[in-house]
Amino acid sequence: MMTPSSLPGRPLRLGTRGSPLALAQARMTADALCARHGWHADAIQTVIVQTSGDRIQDRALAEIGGKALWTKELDRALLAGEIDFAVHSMKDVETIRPKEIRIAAMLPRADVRDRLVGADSFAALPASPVVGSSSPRRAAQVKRLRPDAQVVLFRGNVATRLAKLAAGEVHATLLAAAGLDRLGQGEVGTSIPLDVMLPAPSQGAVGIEALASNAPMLATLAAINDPDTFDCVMAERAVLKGLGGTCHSPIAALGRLEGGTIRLSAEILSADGQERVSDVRDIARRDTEAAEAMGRALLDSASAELRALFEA
Ligand SMILES: NCc1[nH]cc(CCC(=O)O)c1CC(=O)O
Repeated sequence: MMTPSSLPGRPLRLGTRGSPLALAQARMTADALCARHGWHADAIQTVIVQTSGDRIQDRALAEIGGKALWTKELDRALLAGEIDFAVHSMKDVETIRPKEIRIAAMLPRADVRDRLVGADSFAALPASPVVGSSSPRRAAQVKRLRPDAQVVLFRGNVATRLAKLAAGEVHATLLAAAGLDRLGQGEVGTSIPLDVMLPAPSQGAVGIEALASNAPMLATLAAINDPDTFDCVMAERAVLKGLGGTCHSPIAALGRLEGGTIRLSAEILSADGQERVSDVRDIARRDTEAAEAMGRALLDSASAELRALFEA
């Protein structure tokens, strides 16, 4: 086994959730590190950590609130020195992180779109369609596109949701294209154009965190960072921070590199989708101040009713 002399002379412990998607992302991360550093596969050991989000299956996550449901236990394991780094779907990582923890790297982003599963388009759904989703963003966007739709709570991992759809519990559901692709389910559903449905901030991005105090680990991880993904995702997260939102708020944001700058699109919606405030701004890479200001400006243009959704 070959690791830099500044790293421990034992396998590095990669912390991950145990869902099939989390494990696929952990594998991608381990493969990227081994390829980049010329390590044998046994240089990295996978440590599965169950999170509150994995345990609680019967309630809308929005109802439980923004309590770092997908990261808290992995954060604890990092802080306790039980793992050397953690792999997350960036979408599930809160904007405000413990000061001891750093986002060290992001893998190249996958397809950022949402996929509609069960129909080829929103127009193709029957009258008064029942759509399964537990995401406030997707629920509001669906109702904006199809005011006759009823959105019902839909949780569980990708396989569970697809099984519920197949059993006829709903007419359609929405899933991140990235998750489906990484699970080898690239043929499932139809990707929704970005001008029809803007994705969640950080959708499709895998991030790797380590302790701020562990410089050798941070450098080892930074070697596989994709800077384009990193800068766009950090800009989207800054919008979210500016809004005071969490992954439980009806917020969509996407940064795309246009030449040297980030074209940042963002929107917030009322729960019924009737009110929508959106903006597009070109901001410089790493100018998180400008991205946060964009989030604040969205709130300033919203009705008092919509603003209240972000003041919880
Ligand atoms: N909390 C659910 C979650 N977190 C990350 C993904 C998919 C992968 C991604 O968006 O990067 C999903 C499932 C989904 O939205 O379909």
